[in-house]
This record gives sequence, C-alpha cells and structure tokens, in this order.
Amino acid sequence: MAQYSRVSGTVGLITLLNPPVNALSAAVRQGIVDMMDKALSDRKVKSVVICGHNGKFCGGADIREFSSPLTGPLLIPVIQGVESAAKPVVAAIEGVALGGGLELALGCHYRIAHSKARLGLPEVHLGLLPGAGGSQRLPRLIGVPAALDIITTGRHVTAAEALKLGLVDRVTDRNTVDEAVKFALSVADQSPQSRRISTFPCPHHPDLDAVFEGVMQRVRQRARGALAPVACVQAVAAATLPFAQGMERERELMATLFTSGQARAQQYHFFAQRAVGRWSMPSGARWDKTKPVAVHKAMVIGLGTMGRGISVALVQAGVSVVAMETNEKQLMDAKQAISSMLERGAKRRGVAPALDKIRYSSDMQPAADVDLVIEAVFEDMALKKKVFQQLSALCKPGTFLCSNTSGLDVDQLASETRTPELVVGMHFFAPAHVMKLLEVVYGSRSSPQAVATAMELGKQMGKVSVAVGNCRGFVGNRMLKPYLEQAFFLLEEGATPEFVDQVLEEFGFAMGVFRMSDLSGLDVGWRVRKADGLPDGHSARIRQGCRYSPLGDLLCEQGRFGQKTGRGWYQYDKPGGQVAKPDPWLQDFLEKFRTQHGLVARRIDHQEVLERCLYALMNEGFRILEDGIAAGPEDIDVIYVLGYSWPPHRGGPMFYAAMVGLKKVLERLEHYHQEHPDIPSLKPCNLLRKLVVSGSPPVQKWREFLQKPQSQL
Ligand SMILES: CCCCCCCC/C=C\C=C\CC(=O)SCCNC(=O)CCNC(=O)[C@H](O)C(C)(C)COP(=O)(O)OP(=O)(O)OC[C@H]1O[C@@H](n2cnc3c(N)ncnc32)[C@H](O)[C@@H]1OP(=O)(O)O
Repeated sequence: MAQYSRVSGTVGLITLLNPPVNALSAAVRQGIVDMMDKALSDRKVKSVVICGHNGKFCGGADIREFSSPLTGPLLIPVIQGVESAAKPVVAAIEGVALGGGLELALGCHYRIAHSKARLGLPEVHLGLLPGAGGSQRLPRLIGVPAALDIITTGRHVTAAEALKLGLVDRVTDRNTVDEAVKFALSVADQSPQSRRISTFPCPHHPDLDAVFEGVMQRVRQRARGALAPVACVQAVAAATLPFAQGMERERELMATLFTSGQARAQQYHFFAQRAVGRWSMPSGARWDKTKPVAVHKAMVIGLGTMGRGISVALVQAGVSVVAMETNEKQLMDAKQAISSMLERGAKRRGVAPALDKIRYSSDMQPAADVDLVIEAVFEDMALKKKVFQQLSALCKPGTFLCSNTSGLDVDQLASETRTPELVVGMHFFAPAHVMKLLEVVYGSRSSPQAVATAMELGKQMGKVSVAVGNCRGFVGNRMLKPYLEQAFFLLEEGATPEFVDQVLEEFGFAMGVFRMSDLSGLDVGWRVRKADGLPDGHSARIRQGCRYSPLGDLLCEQGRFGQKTGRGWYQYDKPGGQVAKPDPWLQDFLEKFRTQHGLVARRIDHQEVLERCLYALMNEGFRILEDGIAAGPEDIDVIYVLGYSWPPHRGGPMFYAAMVGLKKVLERLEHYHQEHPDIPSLKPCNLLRKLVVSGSPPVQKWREFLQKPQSQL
C-alpha cells in the first residue's frame, strides 16, 4: 500500500509501504494511483514527493507476484499517470531504486538521491527486461551507451555515478525526504511539461549502429544462451523510435520473456540464494536459533592462490588478518600479490585500500590471538592434520578452526583438536576474493554456533554461504565426480574432448568439462586418486567391480597437467597459454587406448553427451538430498550456479531436472544404466523414483519428501 500526508503546507508526500523493500505489489500500485489522485485533487497541494518507507525507496516489482495472474493496476499506466501529472513530482531515493522502482523514479519529474543510495535495472538477472518503460526512458535521459551498460549488466549504480550520468538531479547526505520536500517547494510553480522523459528525443550519437552491434556481440558472447540480455539490447534499440512505438516493442519483448522457462529459472535462483541463508542441520539446529560470534581478527594459513584470495576477501570485509606462510619466497610473492589485489579492489570501489588491516607472519604464533583461523595449505590430509594439531595447542579457547579443504573429511581434522565443536570447513572457490560461493561444511561434532559464525562471516565477505554436510567432495565436488566420469567414458567410446565441450558450452556452461579440467590442473585430481591407492601405470578399466576410466591418470603420467604445462586434453602454444587447440597427439592416444582395450569407436550424438553428463550429475544431487548432505534442492542449485558456472537461466541442476521432467530423467537414467550396468552413478537413486511415483512435484515441494532431520538437541 501507500500512505499519504500533506507536509510543509503544499507538498503531497506519498510513502510506498511494503516491507522489507517496498516492492510494487498490486496493493502498492493501487496505493500510488489513489494517493496521486488525492494529491492532484487537493488544491492546496502544489507539488508531490514519492518516497519509500523505512529508508528504502523501492526494490522493484514484487517478484513473488510473477508466478500467478497479475491483479491490480499495471505498472506501466501507473507510471504514466505519475509522469503526466500536472503538478511536479519528485522522487526521494533512499536505499535502493531498482527495477520497477527506478522505472517509477524515471516517471517522476525530478530525482533526489541519498549519497548511499543504489540505483539499477537488474531485471536481466531475473530473465526479464525493464518492462515498465525503463528501456525507453533511461536511454532518453542518459544516452544509449550508458543505458545499454546499465540495462544489460543489471549492475547497481552509486548515487555519485548516477549524478554524473544525469540519472539523478541532486545527491544529498542529509535526510533525503526533507531535501526532496524543500526541492518540491522550490519547483512548485514550474510546469512539469519539459521534465517528462517520454517526450525527450533519444540523444544523438554519431554511430549508434556500431554501438548496438558491438554491445550485441559482447552480450551474445556472455549470455551463454540466455534470452534476456539480447532482448534488453533489442528493447533499447527501440528507444530511437517514437516513444509509443518503443513502448510497444518493449511490451512485445517483455511478453516473450515473462512467460519463458528462463525467467522462471532465474527468479527461482533469486529466491534460492536467499533461502540458503535459512540453514538447518540434521541435529535440528537452525539459522534463527543460533547466534554467530563476531569475528574481528582472523588468521589465514598458507598463502597459495586460495590463501591470498581468502585474505583479500577478509580484509575487504573489515576483518583484521594475519596471513601466514612458512615458505619465505612464497611469503614475499604473496605480500606483493595481496597488496596489489587490495589496491585494485579499493580503486574499483572508490575507497582507500585497507593495507593496514593485514600483517604477515612466517610462523603460527599469532594464532594465539585471533578469533578464527582459516587453513588453506596444500590439499593433503597429513599436512592439514599437523596444522590442526598445532592450532589446537596454540589458540585461545573459543577460536574457530576452519579448513578450506575442497573435499577432505572435516571430522578427521576436528579429531586432531581439543575443540572439535569449533571446527568447520569453509570451502572457497577460486579466485576466493571474487567468487560468490562459500560451502560451509559441518562435521558430526561441529557446533551450531561454529556453523552460524562461518555462515555470517561468509555473508560479511559478500558471499552466498551454503551449509552442507561432511562427505567426500561435499556437495559441489561430489557431484562433479560422476559428471567428469561420464565425460571420460564418452571419450573411450568414441567422442572427442572438443565435441563434449562444445555440447556442454552450448548448454550454457562457461567452459566444457575438458577445458575446465585443463584450467584447474589435471594433477590435482590425480594426486587425490593416488592418495586413495591408485597404482601407478595401471590402466585397468574395471576397479572394484565398477567401470573406471584411467584416461586422466595416463595423461598425467605423460606430464600433461593442462594449461600450466601447455598440454592436457588440448594443446596450448606455451605452458600457461590460454587458447585451447585440438591436439592430434590426443587423437592418436585415444585411438591406441581403444585398440589396446578392444573398444570400437562409435558415433556419439549431442543428446547422449548432454544426458549422460548432466543426468549422472543430477542423480548424484538426488543422492546428496537423500543422504541429508544438502538440506534442500535450492542449496545444490545455488552451489552449482555460483560455484560451477551452471547457467543461471537453467536454474541449477535440480531445477533443471524438474524442468526436463523427473519421469524423463528417470527413464533416460534407466536406459543408460541398462546399457552400462557397471557404472553405478547411472543407477537412478531412490529419491528420484519416489518423486516420480508421487507425481513429480515441483522442486519447491521436494523438501516434503526428504527425511526430517533428527533432533539431537
Ligand atoms: C504477458 C506479459 C506481461 C508483462 C507485464 C509485466 C509487467 C511488469 C512490469 C514491470 C516489471 C518490472 C520488473 C521488476 O521490477 S523485477 C524486480 C527488479 N528488482 C530486483 O531485481 C531487486 C531484487 N532485490 C534485491 O536485489 C535485493 O533484495 C535488495 C533490494 C538489494 C535488498 O537486498 P538485501 O537488503 O540484502 O535483502 P534481501 O535480498 O535479503 O531481501 C529481503 C527480502 O525481500 C525480498 N525481496 C527483495 N526484493 C524483492 C522483490 N522485488 N520482490 C519480492 N520480494 C523481494 C527477498 O526475497 C527477501 O525475502 P526472503 O528472504 O523472504 O526471500
């Protein structure tokens, strides 16, 4: 709804009221219509201010309403009503003006923003475009190039940038509503005619065609098959037409997106990111019943790539850091790298680099005086155990001990300490100061407070933290195993790395499985497999009764570790080179391998690659839910979209399974398992069967079919 009052004698003040972000629900839209009528018909009122309740202008259309038939007045005529008002209307923008919220502000005749406000049109992240005139008014106000940037990236613009762009008329550090009221008084006698953006011509640009062409090319490259970014460019292109025609084009494009599966997937992802914050543990412990401990001082142990990124993320979150590394050369390099990352980050955010928040150490002693430690040494259990033993002896009581392991047993690490309840995994993703995902891994003895503290610290670092149980590979890497395995089997059966990657990249992954393996280094997994007892030089295709592909091991034995050695599944022009080229050596190697094992290469099609790789991965996701390692499908989906480049417009693997149809997924898994009975990851899991028998409920209902956590409190 919206509230109305008359202030300073002649200003009608309309306050949008729909906590927490004053989203434009049907009631709010109706409220705006009614309160505008009131203000316009009150003869004492000479000008109007629109603001939002509780320091937030407006977070946009109410996304929850998109899944049911729209009711109430539509936003487009509501905004037209504001713009065509005969009295000047001023938007007082505090907090956020996003999506429909900014479109409403663009319908006002003046915009005053608080210096801390953020503005943007993030619809592209919801699979939409700014469909309430935003794609037509923004370019008219700030020009096509700047509008294209804001609309296609969906990024938030600071008040300072908004002022520079001409998006707002004034920025204030004072009470924004008071300033807007004063401003409204000052323009009360002026006609709003010349301030109606819909009447502006689109600003002249010497070579608009080239601008659109360039942006379209970039957008298509980045979109990975998403429709919305392309439609955003098309809508802005229509801003060069008369306003009414442009609005018609915006409406047509929006209608296509609005009902698309992609929009549903991206809106699901929006709410899933928020749902994972409401974590629970099998013990019954929950986010709303557990208070995190504030972390002021932390230590990072091991300054390789991960340790450096984690240190930067902590400092940027305002935490004082002791960064520790025993290798002198590595320590020197890390100091330089961390300083320059902090400087670059500060420049981007327009603040001073917090170099004084970090100090370096070559020994563990400072661990005695910190609130939390994150161990980021080499992925080796014996080494990590030693670190945890030392920490346990050194740290003051209550210090949380975290490991950045990407899949080792957190319980084993905890058992090396006197305080296993304070031990959790904090699995960051590289580069750790950039990637948004954090897996917080609770062991069997981790206390709810340790989980809450790690989750909160993740949030403070700007991450989306997902609490997961302790098992080999946790959620993300556990699901990766059957996916990689299928890719290897497909090569054995006749596919090429280029073809498998092409199919997966067309699906929307940023990189196919082989390019990704080359980038992360083939030796990483090889070392883990060897630690698990992989005999050197052994190329058997059956291990413990199950099919096994030794292809990755054989490549590593040849010193082909991927990009860093210039050879892997592809060849590169030099070690560290980035351009992957098909390698005739590999073709030859695969042919010899097949001959040696009596395999006849067959033609493998697009569908088989996609189904075997993805359905095996999804099947593991169902197992993870069944095992209680993830609390719900949203947790898995958020992990995959934010950590493993699963395309957001496909929602995540569990959402995608529901979109494909669980019955179909089950049938195809059954088919492939029949063809390959020695591949257990293709055997459909019980939860999938149970869901199909129950009529394939939508993903949001799956939690009802999961075993309830047993309370141990
Ligand atoms: C057939 C063709 C018909 C076509 C007709 C269509 C006509 C449509 C016309 C116009 C359409 C306009 C499109 C839009 O405006 S889409 C919305 C654009 N806005 C956004 O994308 C902003 C989304 N929100 C955020 O980015 C953040 O929430 C933010 C506002 C920055 C606040 O962040 P923070 O303080 O961190 O808080 P949370 O993110 O945790 O949010 C708090 C709770 O509020 C819920 N929320 C937020 N925004 C919305 C929203 N726009 N609608 C509904 N709910 C929203 C959020 O989910 C949190 O609640 P919960 O934890 O319960 O999930």
